[in-house]
Amino acid sequence: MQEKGLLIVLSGPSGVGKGTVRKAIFSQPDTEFEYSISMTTRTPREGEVNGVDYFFKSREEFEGLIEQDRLLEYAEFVGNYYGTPVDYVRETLDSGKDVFLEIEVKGARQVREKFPEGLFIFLMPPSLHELKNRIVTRGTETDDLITNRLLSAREEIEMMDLYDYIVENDQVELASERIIAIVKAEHCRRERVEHRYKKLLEVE
Ligand SMILES: Nc1nc2c(ncn2[C@@H]2O[C@H](COP(=O)(O)OP(=O)(O)O)[C@@H](O)[C@H]2O)c(=O)[nH]1
Ligand SMILES: Nc1ncnc2c1ncn2[C@@H]1O[C@H](COP(=O)(O)OP(=O)(O)O)[C@@H](O)[C@H]1O
Repeated sequence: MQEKGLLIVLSGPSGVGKGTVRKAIFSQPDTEFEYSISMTTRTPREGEVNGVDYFFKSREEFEGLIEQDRLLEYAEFVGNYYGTPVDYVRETLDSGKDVFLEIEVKGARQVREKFPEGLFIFLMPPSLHELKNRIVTRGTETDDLITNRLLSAREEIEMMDLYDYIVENDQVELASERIIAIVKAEHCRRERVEHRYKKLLEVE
């Protein structure tokens, strides 16, 4: 039987650098994860492409997906829905490939319930002051949205105990290297455990 891939979940507060770190990870030539493109009702930002950054949906379309049980998880974040397409994730894992989700914490909690064996990584800002700087510098949000995102950030950081690893995003290169190293180590750990288990059965 084909061995299943690993489900890798990266989350952390808005503005911490998840998207930037994810892109750095995926720009490595030997990256073998498959990125799961999320669905959202948020308006596309300048330069964002449907089917690349997100699948952009109307609220009605998104609620249809919820009703048809087509989402592995979903959450409302600062007034918009975000969700992970379940078929893509299951099919990709079944084909033996690792799937990489970049999602906020409420969604990650739902994934933990359905895939307790997943690898959950929380990206931390060096400080809340630096987090605010990053959201402001990115320049994609109005002042109200920045305030709301910072309020969410405090609640999100309180949920870091849910995660297997906490990685600081002080520098993009370092953070992405840490994440790649964690995934590699996790693969070794799981393979070794299974190997030991098989050996045990042989002795019996
Ligand atoms: N639960 C959930 N959150 C998601 C999903 N896709 C993106 N997000 C999160 O939704 C939040 C807002 O995303 P976005 O509007 O793109 O802003 P940004 O990540 O701050 O650039 C971020 O924390 C994303 O990681 C998803 O499929 N499910
Ligand atoms: N390690 C870092 N040091 C300084 N700035 C960063 C770092 N990581 C990301 N940024 C910047 O912070 C802003 C938010 O990053 P982004 O990837 O959009 O965050 P998120 O996806 O978590 O909301 C962007 O302007 C990005 O260039």
